[in-house]
Amino acid sequence: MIRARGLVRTFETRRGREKVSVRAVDGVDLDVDAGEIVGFLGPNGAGKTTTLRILTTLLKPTAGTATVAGHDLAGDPVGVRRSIGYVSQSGLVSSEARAGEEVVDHALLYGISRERAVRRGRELFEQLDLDGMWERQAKKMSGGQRRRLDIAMGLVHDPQLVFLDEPTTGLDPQARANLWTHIGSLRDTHGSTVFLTTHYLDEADALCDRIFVIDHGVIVASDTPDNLKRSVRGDLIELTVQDEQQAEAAARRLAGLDGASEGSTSGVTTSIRVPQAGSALPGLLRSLDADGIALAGVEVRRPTLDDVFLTMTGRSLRDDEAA
Ligand SMILES: Nc1ncnc2c1ncn2[C@@H]1O[C@H](COP(=O)(O)OP(=O)(O)OP(=O)(O)O)[C@@H](O)[C@H]1O
Repeated sequence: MIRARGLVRTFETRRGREKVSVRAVDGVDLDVDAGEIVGFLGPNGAGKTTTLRILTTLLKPTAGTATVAGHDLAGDPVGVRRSIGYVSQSGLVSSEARAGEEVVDHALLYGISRERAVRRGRELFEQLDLDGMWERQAKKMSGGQRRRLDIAMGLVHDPQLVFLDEPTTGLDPQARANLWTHIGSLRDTHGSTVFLTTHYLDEADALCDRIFVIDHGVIVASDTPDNLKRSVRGDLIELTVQDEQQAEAAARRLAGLDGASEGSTSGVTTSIRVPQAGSALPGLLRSLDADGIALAGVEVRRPTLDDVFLTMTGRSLRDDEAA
């Protein structure tokens, strides 16, 4: 459904008085099959939106080629546009118009008859839990409802492939989870291929069949969420003790565990990665007890996508989320 080779996009900007060239996308290859939900995961400024704008014909690549939904990006941009849906970060919906009208007008742009546009629009409203919203002005809808309306507009012409740029940014956790269900069912009921960008780890994990991790315009990993997590070796054991002296003593015990790596101590907390926390813990707890180390807390963490990102780039995506 998407095949891209060597996509590059540079921007000329100014840093103070100096002219600099930013390589926003720096040699991206992508292969996406029909019916996949694929996530583009990366921190702010990683090049996600720029790649999406290239693939949706909104931006010309500086170099590289791509076929999108069977059409060559450079040779047949109109064919690409007809076959895809695109929901940008800011959304499509103008706030004064009534929701149903917006969706129908959008479909008319694609040369769809009014009758079919209304039928398809009503169907999408039902599927996206927007029943009763047809006559509602977009500005009187909640954030989650508006975002679902954006998605209805992106889908009303029945594209084979839909691009969603950060579909759940700004939504509360419940509205996000609700939208994930809807995006999942698009694929299940329509066989749509979905390509979305996100900087939420849980979103990529819960929703995507496959993830491309992008950093500084370069894809640093691509696989299923499970395989990516499996590529990080082992579980993390984190101990919290009473004081810093005990933390150092506990750290020495942790370092002695079979296959221990990535030990780290900060204040009264010390952690280590081991191949299997379940088999290491009983012996560890006994030896800590024998040393007279009193535990205030024990946590075991299976690898997360954040660990994957950390392993690949040396930085945490969570720092970015908090920013
Ligand atoms: N029109 C532009 N002119 C100059 N630089 C740009 C332009 N568009 C993007 N960039 C730069 O290219 C890089 C990638 O930006 P992009 O918007 O693709 O990142 P992103 O991963 O989508 O980030 P976010 O999660 O914040 O949307 C950034 O350094 C950005 O500042």
